[in-house]
Amino acid sequence: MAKLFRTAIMGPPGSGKGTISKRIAQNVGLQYLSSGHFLREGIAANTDAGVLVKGYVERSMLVPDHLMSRLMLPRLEQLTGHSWLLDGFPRTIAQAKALNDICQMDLVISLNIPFETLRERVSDRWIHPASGRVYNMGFNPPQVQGRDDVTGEPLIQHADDRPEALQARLRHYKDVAKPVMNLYKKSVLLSNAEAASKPLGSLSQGILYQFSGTDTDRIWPYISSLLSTKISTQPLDTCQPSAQA
Ligand SMILES: Nc1nc2c(ncn2[C@@H]2O[C@H](COP(=O)(O)OP(=O)(O)OP(=O)(O)O)[C@@H](O)[C@H]2O)c(=O)[nH]1
Ligand SMILES: Nc1ncnc2c1ncn2[C@@H]1O[C@H](COP(=O)(O)OP(=O)(O)O)[C@@H](O)[C@H]1O
Repeated sequence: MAKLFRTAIMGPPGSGKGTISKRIAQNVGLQYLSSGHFLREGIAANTDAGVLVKGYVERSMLVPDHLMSRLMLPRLEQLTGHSWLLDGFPRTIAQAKALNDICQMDLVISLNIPFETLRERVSDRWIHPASGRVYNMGFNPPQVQGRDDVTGEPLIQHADDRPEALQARLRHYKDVAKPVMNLYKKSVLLSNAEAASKPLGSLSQGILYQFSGTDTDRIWPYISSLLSTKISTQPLDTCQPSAQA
């Protein structure tokens, strides 16, 4: 069986997760799963899950952890036999633990982008709501101003992308993401006995790689080279529950 690779990308709103994920999926041939896109698809198709999450997504509130895990984990289990990349999940420590219970992650990428850059990017961000396609008037403009490249439908801007809303989202991201990053961070090696005696939340897995900068095009070559190294040395061939679960 081909070697499988399980990875996730984290970062504040506007940090370029979607943009970089698209490049990873194109270059490495992973299955890309964006939690926001997955939820919006369910809402558009009026599925049972879509009905449950609609109120949260429309108000830009986090979907409760138990519900989020109930939706995402079966989706990931359907992808047994595929390498994948998650964007937007796990977002909280409870979600990371739930994911750990079904699968050992191989790599987590975290984007660390200055606030001023985030502010500039999201104030220039335009979205095609039906597909989630994202444009930026400077970085990747649509072919026709204000129109989606594929459907020609109008693009919109999210109220959430206003500077005041962005600041609040960023604060919230930092609070929620910190424990998740600590879980995945490189850390001192623990002996098996020490690891066994610690609660899961205090264990670090040593798979977090952080990238800082203001330009996706400058960060991308480092991510691409990390992925080539990791994928060629990746020993797993099945999705196993984490040893710490
Ligand atoms: N100017 C500029 N814009 C960029 C760069 N990288 C990405 N963008 C744009 O910045 C915006 C944010 O990028 P996304 O990929 O949507 O970021 P995200 O992290 O997925 O954002 P959320 O969905 O809010 O979590 C989009 O409009 C991108 O086109 C860059 O290097 N320079
Ligand atoms: N892992 C998650 N946990 C809880 N809610 C989530 C998660 N992922 C996505 N959502 C919900 O979907 C919405 C859209 O997510 P996303 O496309 O990642 O954009 P945003 O950057 O605005 O959070 C979020 O505002 C939230 O309501």
